Amino acid sequence: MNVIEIFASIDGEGSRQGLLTTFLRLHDCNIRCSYCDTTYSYGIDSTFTDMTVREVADAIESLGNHRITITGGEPLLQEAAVVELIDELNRRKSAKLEDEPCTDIKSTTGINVSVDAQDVLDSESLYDFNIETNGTIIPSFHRENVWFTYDYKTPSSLAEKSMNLDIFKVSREQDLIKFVVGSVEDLDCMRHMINQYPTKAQIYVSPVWGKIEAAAIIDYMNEHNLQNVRFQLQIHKFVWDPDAKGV
Ligand SMILES: Nc1nc2[nH]cc(C(=O)O)c2c(=O)[nH]1
Ligand code: SF4
Ligand SMILES: [Mg+2]
Repeated sequence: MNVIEIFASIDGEGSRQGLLTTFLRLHDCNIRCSYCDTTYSYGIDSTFTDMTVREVADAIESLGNHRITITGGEPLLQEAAVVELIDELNRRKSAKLEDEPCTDIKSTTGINVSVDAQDVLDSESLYDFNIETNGTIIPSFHRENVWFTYDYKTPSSLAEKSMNLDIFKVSREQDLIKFVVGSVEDLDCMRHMINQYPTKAQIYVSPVWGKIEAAAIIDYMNEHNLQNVRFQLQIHKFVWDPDAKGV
């Protein structure tokens, strides 16, 4: 696998915002968004490490989180290896759970579980994989513990023509479609797409960093009564330097 970075952080966006997550950022992207914040993941200046699936699994395992986000770049450019990795990690976790007696805690504690026991539960539970993909590629696999965050690239990205509109059709309740918007034209595009292409996915909207006031997006949501759109800021951009890597 061509790997840019593997790190533990909190997920800065999406449905598990704020929760500890391990990130695997894969090399290369098939589009070039005008506002890309991870240009180091592709192009001739990009440095990546060629790692085996086992080496990547070792690195992820050693960080201890059970929430994993696979991002890029565009991670589905390495789909076969991604599937191999998920299967490898799932196999390792199942083997561990079978070996360890404390799995009983699950069935006996119920909701009033103590903080310590909750930590055990969290570290022992199955992996939960989010694949952050750019909306140009329809994944050709499914696993029970894998869901997808599809970006819809609006006009100011200059990449909208590459969007695969089937993302609206194939996505499920656990999947997200995320509109990153930098202008009113982008918001109009989002409103048009969600009216035109009904989907089961959860719809999120976030500003392109530094391009549009957050309040302008919320005003727009009010004005157009967008009841099923969730506004979100990428919190990692507030916690760390917006250009920092590995966070
Ligand atoms: N903390 C943190 N959360 C993130 N959520 C999605 C990210 C991404 O780069 O895709 C990301 C990231 O790079 N850092
Ligand atoms: S899809 Fe993501 S990584 Fe690729 S150019 Fe757009 S923002 Fe950058
Ligand atoms: Mg991303």
